[in-house]
Amino acid sequence: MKPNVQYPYHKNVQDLAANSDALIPCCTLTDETYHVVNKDVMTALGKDSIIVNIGRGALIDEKELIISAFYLIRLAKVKLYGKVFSIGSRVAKRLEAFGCSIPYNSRKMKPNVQYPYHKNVQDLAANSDVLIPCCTLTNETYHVVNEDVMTALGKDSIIVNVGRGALIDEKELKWWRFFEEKCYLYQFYKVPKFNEYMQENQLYRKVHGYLNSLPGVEDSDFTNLYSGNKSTEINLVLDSNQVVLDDFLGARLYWMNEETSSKSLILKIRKKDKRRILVPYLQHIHTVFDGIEQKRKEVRLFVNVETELLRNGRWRSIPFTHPATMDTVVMDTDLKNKIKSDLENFLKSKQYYHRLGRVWKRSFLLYGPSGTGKSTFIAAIAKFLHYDVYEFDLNKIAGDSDLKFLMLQTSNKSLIVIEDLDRYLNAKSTTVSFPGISNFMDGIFSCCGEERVMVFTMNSKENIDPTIIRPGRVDVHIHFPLCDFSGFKILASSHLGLKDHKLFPQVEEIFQIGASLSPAEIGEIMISNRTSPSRAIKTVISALHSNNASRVARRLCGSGSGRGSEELDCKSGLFCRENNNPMKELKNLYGFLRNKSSRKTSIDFDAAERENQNPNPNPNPSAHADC
Ligand SMILES: Nc1ncnc2c1ncn2[C@@H]1O[C@H](COP(=O)(O)OP(=O)(O)OP(=O)(O)O)[C@@H](O)[C@H]1O
Repeated sequence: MKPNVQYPYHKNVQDLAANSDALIPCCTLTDETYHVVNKDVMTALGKDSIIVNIGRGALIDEKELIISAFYLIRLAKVKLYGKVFSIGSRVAKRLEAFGCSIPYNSRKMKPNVQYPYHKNVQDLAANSDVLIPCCTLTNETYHVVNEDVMTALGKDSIIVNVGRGALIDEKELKWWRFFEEKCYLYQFYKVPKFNEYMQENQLYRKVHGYLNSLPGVEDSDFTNLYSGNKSTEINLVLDSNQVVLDDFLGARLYWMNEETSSKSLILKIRKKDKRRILVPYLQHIHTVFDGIEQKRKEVRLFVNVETELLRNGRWRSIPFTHPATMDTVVMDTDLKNKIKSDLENFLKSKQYYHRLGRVWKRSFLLYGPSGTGKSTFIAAIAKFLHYDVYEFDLNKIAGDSDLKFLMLQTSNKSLIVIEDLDRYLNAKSTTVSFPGISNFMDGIFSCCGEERVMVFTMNSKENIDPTIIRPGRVDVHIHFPLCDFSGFKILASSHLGLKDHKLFPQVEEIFQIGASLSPAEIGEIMISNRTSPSRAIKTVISALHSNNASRVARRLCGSGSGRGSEELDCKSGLFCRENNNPMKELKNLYGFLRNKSSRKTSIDFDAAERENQNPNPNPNPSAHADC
């Protein structure tokens, strides 16, 4: 180590190479330095690096260089031997191989040189990124690279002086600054694990989590594997002194895991990039880490309790372990994908909502008969977003202000759920008023947190005041229908492992004459008969027949007895709307008349506005997904 040299010292060439982009061997050739740039050094130097050898050729193990050609190490070899006048053309010849354009300056323009000629060095410098003085030292060339030339060359340029030192005006203060800037290319930042009081540095935790998620860790030759919080989770963790590369906004960043007496992460960043990217890069690390944490954290289900338990807070929570996911919910695939991308867009839209002056929230209405999967879908959304679920039990809420109070106690990034809202709104006496609920949905209190998804469920939206589901209060309407033949096939595939069966045409026929059951009912039959798929399908067929028979019988008698969900369906008009002709129903019963199923999936993004006949459509129209 040289005591009066300020530059960072590396005890061996390999270590030096690992911390450099360009390696310039400037040593004499001895037994010790023969092939000093060997395979290990080239590997440490890595891809896209440069070796500028201004010493003897044998400093480099050229055989290895050929073997390492796949590393794309670029070699610009400048040999200081032979007649001095040949140096410039030798350098040019090699640079040409790299596709560089090579302007030059000389006392006179050389007639057999093709490169662009500049009549003075300043002009040449102004048109170059790299200046390579290759001239002999004379009175004329003494300090030829002076302050004016450096200024013309500009900030982010490089000088590779293969001539005598005095070609450059080293006394110039500006030059020294410039020299330092150019030769000491990198800035280093240390992120220690502990601060001076031995408290954990939160930035270290975040950077560590971020780095371990980078594909570079996975791709590297060596890394550690640790089990995670969940039994199946495996985490990749950086090894000591492992270097990981990252790219951000066009800049290359190097991270090293330094495990000396105290652990630290070292960031190496080009000086020229540091001002442009350091702050946004650290913000990017925060955002990515928060996303990782959000996915890792346990999702919890919160339920509100009676007012008397106020001292302990009004929300009680348990881990939310519902097994439903977007994959297990039986739903039209296009509609499901549409909802997934709607949710994904929502997550990315913070700036967009803020720019519009809107609260960053999205509201969904799930409506349809009982047992069609509304609650299951809520669980799937929570899993998909990794959001906690706050289920508001309106019957345990004392009044409008109590509802606001509970809302204030919910956290960001959560799913706010009210189930069976229609039933509550249609009840004779309620503690929370209609305006109280409307304000909850889009009033000033709904903006007390951010990144919220609100979900309301109803069996039917027929008998409720349309203002409660107007755009803004509800952005997306999703209809959950009773099962049709395509839904049946999905259930048969997931519950019985059947893609096709000889009884399928019979099932399709009975669906076509209007019989239907909820996915819950069909799923239950399949689960109980899962050991015999044929028996399961036969049981579904007879259940559909009896459903159809009782449906027609009820219509013929005008009575309302039957299954609970059918009563709700009738009440909401889902079937009553179709026809009231008893003869026709009889024909349906015996399969004489085969209607096409009316429960086909449809997605209508404008229907919310049409339905609500909003004279001033919202500037960000709500989605309406009816299936
Ligand atoms: N579309 C579906 N996809 C997957 N499973 C379903 C679906 N519909 C119903 N199920 C199954 O049926 C059962 C009842 O479903 P769920 O409680 O989600 O229905 P719901 O529409 O919320 O009913 P309710 O209106 O009575 O609350 C669940 O166990 C669920 O697994």
